[in-house]
Amino acid sequence: MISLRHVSTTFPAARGKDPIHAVDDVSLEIPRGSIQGIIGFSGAGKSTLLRNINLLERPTSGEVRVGGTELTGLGGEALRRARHQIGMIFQGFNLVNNLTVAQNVELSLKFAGERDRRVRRERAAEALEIVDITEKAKVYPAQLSGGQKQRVAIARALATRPEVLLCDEPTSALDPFTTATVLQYLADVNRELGITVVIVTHEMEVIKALADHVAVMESGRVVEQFHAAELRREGFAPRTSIGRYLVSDGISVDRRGGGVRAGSEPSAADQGADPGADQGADQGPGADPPASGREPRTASGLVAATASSEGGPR
Ligand SMILES: Nc1ncnc2c1ncn2[C@@H]1O[C@H](COP(=O)(O)OP(=O)(O)OP(=O)(O)O)[C@@H](O)[C@H]1O
Repeated sequence: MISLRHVSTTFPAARGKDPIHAVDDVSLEIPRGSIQGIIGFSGAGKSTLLRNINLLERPTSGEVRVGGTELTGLGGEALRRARHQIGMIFQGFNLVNNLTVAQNVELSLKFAGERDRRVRRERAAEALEIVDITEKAKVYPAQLSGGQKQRVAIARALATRPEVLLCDEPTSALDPFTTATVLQYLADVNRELGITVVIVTHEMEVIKALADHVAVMESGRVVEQFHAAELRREGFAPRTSIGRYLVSDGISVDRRGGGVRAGSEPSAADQGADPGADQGADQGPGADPPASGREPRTASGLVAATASSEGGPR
């Protein structure tokens, strides 16, 4: 459905510096209707790769196909039209503050070339209903919580009835409870509308909760790929430190002074380093569940555990 072939994006050199190979010869196939997670350290090229998919950042070389259309072969009006099949949401929500919620959603339809105001209103109302935020249609973004803003952003992205939803750190600005709610909506949108979701995040829990497939990026390259189901298979041993973190039990700090352990956030020195013997997947998916009374760590656990102030997913 989404096919990236030998995609590279190089940013020109600043004075006296080398060019930045933000994305370096990435080939990736993302099946229709799946949820693809892209994870990696800061600066690995995740956002650039995501923006390569809708050509918000046109690759320097390589081919991007979405639903059979080669976007990299298009320009002007043809590219604008093809982009309507791709919605996008961002960490900062990117809502227009002096427009109401409904007007924000209608605006995306206007940009998509929908001239009939009545149709814009109907489609906006439909999109707001999908994320259960119809009652906020007439309020301004400043009157919304972060989670509500992101739900409006999802509605705005869905209004043009896209086949693909690109998510750039969609929950990084949200607390864990609100994160769980937003992830549940993304899961619903994927399952009920069949929308292919590509999500860039540095939040491991988001990947674990939502993704079908995982791609790990380092220095502009996809260095490891696996099915998310592998994360639950005993003995699964990813090669990268991020992969190993995913199968670990999360952050683990030795307060007795024993140093960094497998589940801990890798230090900068770990980035791209070969697996060390002390960083094996020794805390696999069979690790002990949280003791009773502790907060659940997965998004779905959080959904179950909390009656969110956001009103919660359907
Ligand atoms: N418009 C740009 N001009 C120049 N360099 C850029 C531009 N956009 C990104 N870069 C550089 O490209 C590299 C990859 O950036 P990118 O934002 O894709 O990484 P990332 O993995 O998403 O990082 P983060 O998790 O911090 O957002 C970085 O070195 C960044 O500084």
